[in-house]
Amino acid sequence: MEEVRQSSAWVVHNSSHVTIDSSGIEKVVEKMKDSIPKVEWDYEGIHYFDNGPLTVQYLFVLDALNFCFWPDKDLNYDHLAKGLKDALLNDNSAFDADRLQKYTGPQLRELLKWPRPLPLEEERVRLLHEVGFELERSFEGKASKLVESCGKSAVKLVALVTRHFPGFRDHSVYKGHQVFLYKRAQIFASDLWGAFKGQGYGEFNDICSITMFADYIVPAVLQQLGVLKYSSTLANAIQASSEIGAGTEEEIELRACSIYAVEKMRELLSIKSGKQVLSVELDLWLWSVGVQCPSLQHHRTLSIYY
Ligand SMILES: Nc1nc2c(c(CN[C@H]3C=C[C@H](O)[C@@H]3O)cn2[C@@H]2O[C@H](COP(=O)(O)O)[C@@H](O)[C@H]2O)c(=O)[nH]1
Repeated sequence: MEEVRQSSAWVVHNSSHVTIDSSGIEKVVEKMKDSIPKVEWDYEGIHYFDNGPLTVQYLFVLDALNFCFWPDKDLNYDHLAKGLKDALLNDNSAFDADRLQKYTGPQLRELLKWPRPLPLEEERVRLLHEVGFELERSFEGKASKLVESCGKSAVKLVALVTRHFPGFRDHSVYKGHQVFLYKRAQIFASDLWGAFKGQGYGEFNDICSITMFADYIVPAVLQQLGVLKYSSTLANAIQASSEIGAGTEEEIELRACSIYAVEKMRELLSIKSGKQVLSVELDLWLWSVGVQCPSLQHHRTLSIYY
């Protein structure tokens, strides 16, 4: 994920609204270095898992829809993961490529047992259709074929997913530079790695290449830990729950600075603890801290990418 690392670093060095406090990083790392909190994947028990190709299909559909829950204050990621799991347990052909191409908004809502329209529902349906269509056209309808063709490389998987599925091309143009963030494509690789415990469909020789997943929870946790500092205008906008436009400098800086800060935390932690620490492991820990803190104020951007 060199393009994610490099383009995020460029944003950090040209940033106007968000800065990284290296003394904040040092303090967090100092506290964590002797016992890096290990968070088990699916500690909540909400994901479908059968150790086979249907799990891969489930995770791909999950990550195709894994964005923007906040506009409905009662909806969160767990509803999506659990809703899709129950749908599959009820009907194991629910995510076949031909079926994915036919869902309507009300049918998706019904599948997830959600009583009202989902945020960005039309986009969610469009993305489901895109996944079904391209899986059918290029991968015999199976996300497992997509994964098998990557030769145990997470980097190749992210490249292949972003090449074939435009909805996963999470990038932006910042001060004239193209910035790659690839949150959902990377989280798909990480979900496979976590679910299959680094074996079978989850075996990647380069899982260390994956960066953190720039969503709306982890930046807020990093700010609370004193790792990220916001300009007063940005801090006020977040505090007031004002919407921050997709593609604005503020939004890209929040996400890119988070990626860079977690890379710096990982480097320092690896040195201080004498063990290789993965960005994925740090992400899972930071995210679990965030979702357990209901008062956390996060930025609000309408986006299909996270
Ligand atoms: N950085 C990062 N962001 C993550 C996840 C996950 C789920 N990972 C699961 C996979 C295995 C584990 O067991 C985890 O349970 C979701 N998100 C993002 O959070 C937001 C949802 O927030 P709320 O509206 O409060 O539910 C939304 O942008 C969503 O895309 C993660 O791991 N890291």
